Amino acid sequence: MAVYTQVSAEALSAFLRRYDGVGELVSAKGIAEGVENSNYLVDTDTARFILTLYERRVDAGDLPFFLDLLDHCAARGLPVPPAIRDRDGQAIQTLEGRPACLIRFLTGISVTRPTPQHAATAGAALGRLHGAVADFAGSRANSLGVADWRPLLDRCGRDLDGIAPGLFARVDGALAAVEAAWPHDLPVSVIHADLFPDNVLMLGDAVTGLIDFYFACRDIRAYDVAVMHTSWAFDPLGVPLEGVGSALLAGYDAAFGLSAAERAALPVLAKGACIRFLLTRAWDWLNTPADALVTRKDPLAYLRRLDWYDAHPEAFA
Ligand SMILES: Nc1ncnc2c1ncn2[C@@H]1O[C@H](COP(=O)(O)OP(=O)(O)O)[C@@H](O)[C@H]1O
Ligand SMILES: N[C@@H](CCOP(=O)(O)O)C(=O)O
Repeated sequence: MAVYTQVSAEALSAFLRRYDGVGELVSAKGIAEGVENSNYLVDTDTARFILTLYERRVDAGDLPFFLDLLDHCAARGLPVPPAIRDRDGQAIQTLEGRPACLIRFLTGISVTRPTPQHAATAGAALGRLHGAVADFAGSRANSLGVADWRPLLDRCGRDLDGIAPGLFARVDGALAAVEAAWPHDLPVSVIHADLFPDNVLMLGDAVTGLIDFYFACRDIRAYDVAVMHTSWAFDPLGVPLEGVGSALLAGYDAAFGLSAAERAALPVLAKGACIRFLLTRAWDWLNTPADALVTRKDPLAYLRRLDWYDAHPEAFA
């Protein structure tokens, strides 16, 4: 359960009164999913909303970039939920001492075990997202890009071996190989950078929501495809799902296009993505406060994926 900041009913009622037409508070429940921010499902007597309070990894200075990106994508017809503006035109508020936004609620559920059909439509949705951001002027450097993984590995240090014996040396070696092979000449664009199944809402095989843009940044475009592959093509434990990875790539390729150079780079980009998520999960595993209402994610599920990509260099052929 990701609720780091408790919101009182009184503070929330007063907060909602800043907006025209959102109605009176009826209920607010902390949302179980997610690990980064505090999220509440808010019902009023007129509608349903998501209330997000931004926590540790979100720099408040980046919020205008994220919210402009949501508006840009929504304006181009993507199922992306914009933040709601108060009667003074402000989307970014302060609640219980945290930066906060009221976000449009989208219907749909996140699949936990994607089928090839789910993956094809989700891959196509990423392709449409990449098409829509082509004329988005905003920019934000990736604060969790390839140059940031070694400092993060060093900060985790030998505590990694408490998660699994030999884990520090394994990541150290894999990271050295990824750094040496990292491509520097592929197309760059704004990317989502975290389009896991839990950030895609679906009804049947249709995508009804793309959410959680709070790692979005400018980086290698095909890295977004690699991040999706690492998160969609395996079950939550890290066991590969038959036909899902290839369907994801086919959906993306049909909607946007994947060049031969991008496809050739996917093995190293996917191993990089494995290291990125292994390290942030490991950091959280070692440092999440005991009283935080959050279900930590398993770093070793990303070690299994890294092992799989090492053993299957043909995966993207
Ligand atoms: N706009 C939205 N519409 C519907 N549900 C949402 C929306 N935004 C977030 N959620 C729900 O809240 C959960 C956590 O949101 P998310 O943005 O992934 O959290 P975090 O920022 O912690 O990663 C999602 O898995 C989803 O269930
Ligand atoms: N997707 C990341 C963590 C951030 O994800 P979210 O669940 O808060 O959207 C991971 O799985 O490690």
